[in-house]
Amino acid sequence: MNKVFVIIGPPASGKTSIANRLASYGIPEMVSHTTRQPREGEINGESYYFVSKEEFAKMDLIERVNYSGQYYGLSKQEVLKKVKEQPLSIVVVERTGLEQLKKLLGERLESIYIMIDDTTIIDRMLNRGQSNETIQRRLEYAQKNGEFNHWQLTDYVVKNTKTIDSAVRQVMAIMGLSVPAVEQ
Ligand SMILES: Nc1ncnc2c1ncn2[C@@H]1O[C@H](COP(=O)(O)OP(=O)(O)OP(=O)(O)O)[C@@H](O)[C@H]1O
Ligand SMILES: Nc1nc2c(ncn2[C@@H]2O[C@H](COP(=O)(O)O)[C@@H](O)[C@H]2O)c(=O)[nH]1
Repeated sequence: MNKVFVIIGPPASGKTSIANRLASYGIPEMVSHTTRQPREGEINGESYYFVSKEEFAKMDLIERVNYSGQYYGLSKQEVLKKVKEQPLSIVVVERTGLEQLKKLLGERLESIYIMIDDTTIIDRMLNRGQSNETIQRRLEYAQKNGEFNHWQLTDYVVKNTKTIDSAVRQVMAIMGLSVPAVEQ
């Protein structure tokens, strides 16, 4: 049975970094649509499909969410194609996305929460070049929406408080994949 792993967690917990590293090991990620502006280094069609609010409203999506003022959603085509063609794929979403995908995919779906502490989140958002105002808005949204408790909803929890290598190794072990040797 082809499997899908959902990666979920608070802002700047490392979901994208982990997904990118997995992609470099050949594990494909479902690409979703968003109305937010690309961050530095993000590529249309790889990180997201970046679309206008008008385009987003017309899309055939299996789930859609307004997250902190921007829209996000996965197309039916993207989900069905990955599930059909890929023995293992990953997808990064927030809570409602996890719930919708669970309904749609049932036993095919497993979920991993990326855990991080408040101080490290702030450091990483600052390193990502985000303004104090954006950081405050994102943290308030995460707090209000219970994102620091969503580990209760997932099958597994991985702490990303050490190196990204360490987090990726834990995720790969959960997926039952052989973990690449650490480079000396
Ligand atoms: N283990 C780590 N050690 C040091 N820096 C890290 C680690 N994991 C991620 N980062 C850095 O932290 C920042 C946030 O990571 P990332 O963008 O992957 O988080 P995210 O969970 O996808 O965030 P968001 O949901 O807000 O988009 C990035 O600058 C990334 O390079
Ligand atoms: N339900 C969905 N959530 C999504 C989707 N794509 C991303 N996300 C989540 O949104 C927030 C914000 O993401 P960011 O890249 O702007 O920081 C984060 O929690 C993502 O996991 C989606 O298609 N559906």
